[in-house]
Amino acid sequence: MIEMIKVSKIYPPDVTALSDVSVTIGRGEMFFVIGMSGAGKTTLLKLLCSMETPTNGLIEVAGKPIHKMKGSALARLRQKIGVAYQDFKLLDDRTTAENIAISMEVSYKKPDIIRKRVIDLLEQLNLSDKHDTITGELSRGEQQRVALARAVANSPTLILVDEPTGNLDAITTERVMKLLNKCNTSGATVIIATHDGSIYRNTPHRVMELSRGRMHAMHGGESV
Ligand SMILES: Nc1ncnc2c1ncn2[C@@H]1O[C@H](COP(=O)(O)OP(=O)(O)OP(=O)(O)O)[C@@H](O)[C@H]1O
Repeated sequence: MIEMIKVSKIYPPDVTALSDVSVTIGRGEMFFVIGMSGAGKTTLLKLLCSMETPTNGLIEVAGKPIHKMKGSALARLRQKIGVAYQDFKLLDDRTTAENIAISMEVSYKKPDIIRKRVIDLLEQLNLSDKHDTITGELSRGEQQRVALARAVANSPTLILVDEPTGNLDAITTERVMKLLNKCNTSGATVIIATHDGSIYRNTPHRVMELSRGRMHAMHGGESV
């Protein structure tokens, strides 16, 4: 699903966020990216959805060189990618349900299917009572879950999540991970950038550790 070859990212004028990172992530894999603050985790996710372009190196997503794509071809590829950003990027003046519905509306899903999917996701994330709440009025932990629901709503083949549990208690963290695991067992490739040891310790999945923009280690889960 993903091939990164010797990828570097330097933000102008001279901040090296990623340096020579090479990794292959298989279709249907769940994959963790860990590392200290500033290690380059968010940058890596942004490169994978073409929010940023690499300074050097090659990036393929679903067999396509996403870093070279533009226009409608890029838009089509991005429809297959669901992203939950660290800063959420919600439409603060719209309701929870409206925010979650967006990706499905863009791909012309039927209103009835959208309504049911929104209700189902809100139930899974313990947000049913926030269906009609303006997202600007939600707590950060609630906004974080709305951002996640929006990312997975349209059943994308690639899901990128940045710090999905940063503002959550242990029980809510479990709910979030249950949803992401469900997406993964349904076939989605899921990449999670996180500081939260509770979600990757003892995982059977691969864990890539970044340190100052470089790949520091690749763990097999059990050894973390
Ligand atoms: N738009 C930008 N312009 C300049 N420097 C940036 C920009 N975005 C990130 N950086 C720098 O790149 C480096 C990597 O940042 P990045 O956000 O990828 O790290 P991170 O591992 O996600 O950190 P955190 O865990 O704190 O979110 C940092 O030194 C950061 O200051």
